[in-house]
Amino acid sequence: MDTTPLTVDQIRQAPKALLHDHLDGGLRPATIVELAADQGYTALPSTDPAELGTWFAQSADSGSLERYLETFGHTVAVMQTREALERVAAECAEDLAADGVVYAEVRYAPELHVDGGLSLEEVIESVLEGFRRGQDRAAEQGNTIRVGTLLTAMRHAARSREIAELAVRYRDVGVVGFDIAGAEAGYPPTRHLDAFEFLQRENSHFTIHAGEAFGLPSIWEALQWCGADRLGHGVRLVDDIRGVDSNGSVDVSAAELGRLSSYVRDKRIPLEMCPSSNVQTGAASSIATHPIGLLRALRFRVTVNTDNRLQSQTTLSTEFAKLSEAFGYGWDDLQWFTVNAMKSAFLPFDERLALINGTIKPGYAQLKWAI
Ligand SMILES: O=c1[nH]cnc2c1ncn2[C@@H]1O[C@H](CO)[C@@H](O)[C@H]1O
Ligand SMILES: [Zn+2]
Repeated sequence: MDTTPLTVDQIRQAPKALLHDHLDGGLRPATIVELAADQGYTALPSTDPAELGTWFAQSADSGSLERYLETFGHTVAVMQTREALERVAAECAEDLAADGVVYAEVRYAPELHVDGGLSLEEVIESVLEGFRRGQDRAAEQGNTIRVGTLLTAMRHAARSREIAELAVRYRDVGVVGFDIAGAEAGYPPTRHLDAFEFLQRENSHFTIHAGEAFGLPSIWEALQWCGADRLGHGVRLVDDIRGVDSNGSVDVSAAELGRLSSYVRDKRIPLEMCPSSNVQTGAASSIATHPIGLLRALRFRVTVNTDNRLQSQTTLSTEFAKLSEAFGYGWDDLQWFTVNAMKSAFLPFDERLALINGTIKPGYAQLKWAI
């Protein structure tokens, strides 16, 4: 019996793992309105939560990463106190857990949250405390989730080494890795080589936003100069695969991989793909033509992610539902993406294995059996 496409409600029941989600791209619109009032921030485009949510989605739907990123001015503006950071982090954990996410890595840039006088350490500790609270509250509601933090440095700024040092300092209390984000064109990852080399010497983990708004050279630098463990997005990797026609479809048996895409597939380098976000920034023209279809068919280590739930008005279940509709993905595919994500998490091996064997596989077995 063909049960595809799967619905959002069905997918919400499935245990899922999320590797790429921005804390400042996932606030509840009503929370933004309340925090703005508390902190005296008067520049919001609307104080009606529904209207504000629509404003974020429409403004982010710009076809350009730079304009998409402008919307973060408002979320970051209301995340400048301990209380605000704790609340946003707690709600993030609760919202992800309610969507059936059992493991999440949530990222944010501490350097963007010091305008109200907090130190970088205070920012990090507030967010960690918020995640702890949110995980506890989710557990009380019957949703178990584990949240790890990635500390992001902004690629146009010059604080990456400092942020990388903090990622190492807080690694035993909830910070699991490091990332760089922000406008990609003009800011190659090698600008931050010092930070990446430091992390490598410290046996630490990091991912790099690459191949989203800029092409193959960015991916190549991220891997071969900086040593990234994973790639944020990586959609432009398809530029290194021949036999792809203009709408992204391909005869998989005829696809020819270039050196870089071969390397990525051979080394099982995880791709943190974010379909809706990519359509909004113009990195992909539609979900149906998104490179994820090809890369999954070619068995790259693809994972599915939300990027910014507020700007994309999405959840991880919604992303999977869109993919199920576009590509006919069923439970086996969802399990495959989820196991890929869990294998690629910045958690110790035994803990990844415990989640795969103790939570993810039994969860999918039950769903498949129920049909
Ligand atoms: O898709 C993306 N590409 C690059 N940068 C991003 C993306 N989404 C969010 N940010 C940037 O990351 C910062 C920390 O979370 C956000 O403030 C935003 O500027
Ligand atoms: Zn991102």
